[in-house]
Amino acid sequence: MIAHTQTLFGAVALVAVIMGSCLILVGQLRHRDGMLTTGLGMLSHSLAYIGFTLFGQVSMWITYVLANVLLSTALSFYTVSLPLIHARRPPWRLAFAFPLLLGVLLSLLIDTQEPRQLVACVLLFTQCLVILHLSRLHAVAGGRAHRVLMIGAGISLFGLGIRVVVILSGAPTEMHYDVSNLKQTVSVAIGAATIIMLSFGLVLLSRERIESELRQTALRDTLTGIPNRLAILEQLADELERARRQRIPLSIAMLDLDHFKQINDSYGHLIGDAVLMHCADHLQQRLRRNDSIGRYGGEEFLLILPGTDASGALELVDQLRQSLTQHPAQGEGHVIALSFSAGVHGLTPAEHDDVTSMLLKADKALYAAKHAGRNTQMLAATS
Ligand SMILES: Nc1nc2c(ncn2[C@@H]2O[C@H](COP(=O)(O)OP(=O)(O)OP(=O)(O)O)[C@@H](O)[C@H]2O)c(=O)[nH]1
Repeated sequence: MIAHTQTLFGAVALVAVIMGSCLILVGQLRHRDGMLTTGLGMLSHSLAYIGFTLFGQVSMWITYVLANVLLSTALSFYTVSLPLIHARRPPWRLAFAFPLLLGVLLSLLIDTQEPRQLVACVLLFTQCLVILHLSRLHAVAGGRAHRVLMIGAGISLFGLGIRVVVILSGAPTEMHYDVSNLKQTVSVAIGAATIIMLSFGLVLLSRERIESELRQTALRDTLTGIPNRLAILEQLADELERARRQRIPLSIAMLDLDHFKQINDSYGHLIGDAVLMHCADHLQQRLRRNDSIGRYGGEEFLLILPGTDASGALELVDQLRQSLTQHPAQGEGHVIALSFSAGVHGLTPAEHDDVTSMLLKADKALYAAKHAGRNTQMLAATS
């Protein structure tokens, strides 16, 4: 189907202006999510297309040099949006060197045909390669944002690549934007697909980042920074499944600080909080890489020790307990002695073992440790 070229350019420009303005409005509220720069990219893209629609009516400098510089500026904005979405420092200078260089070269080559077209295509092609590279760096491989960005940059690379080949082959290359034919329709369609895919990909990337941040927040204990109850239980379910599959031992330990209420009562809740942070930090630093710790409740921590049997877990918890007693917490000039009681449960999981039964056993053993006078660890009964 052959469409009227200037109407097509106008329609794409209008859609890009509307979408770009919406993104700029959204982006103003959260400057660091890359939406402001994505919106500015879309506005530059639409201004470039308005420049193309004026072909034949105003000077070549506006319809060719300025329009292509605006196109390149749009790609620069998309380029900086990628790291911005991840709150990383964008390559501002590199990104905006392209439109600057393009402006200078096209102004010098304005009276030529193939050289100026070749310069425009090669520089825009390189910018798309940079976008492709940054998309691979910043978007999760296989994710929706990654796929859409790859397609967007790929379509553009394909269109520009064909133009470079045509120019180098010596075939007639002049694009008359005031003429409607299949070549023009395909060319505008490629441009429209690039705008839509790149901007949509950047919006998706921003959404993926927010979702991942929310998930991280939902799974972290705000006070200590270690995994919270939900996260550590999810992890226990995964480790249980893995141990069952691989027929390897798995141990857990439930740790409860002794007489923590007294610490709060004597020194206040703020120091109590600092003590909890100290414990979480101290224990986490002494665990092996495969082991995990999470805050199970107020002053209770849950350890997951994959590949460790019950006796190994008991020994490890004993070492941790001794280490914590040797490293008291400090707060407002006070040295606060600490100890914990622990219930340890280890098994090589069978079909009927589940998270709840494991927690119940560890909890019973913890109760026994408290009953035995605290500052000790007890192994859960095996039955
Ligand atoms: N500062 C602070 N205190 C907390 C937090 N979560 C729970 N607590 C306090 O931890 C104390 C736990 O007290 P208890 O359950 O009586 O236990 P305990 O004093 O440690 O005594 P035993 O466990 O029997 O040795 C309560 O006073 C809670 O208010 C927290 O996030 N910060």
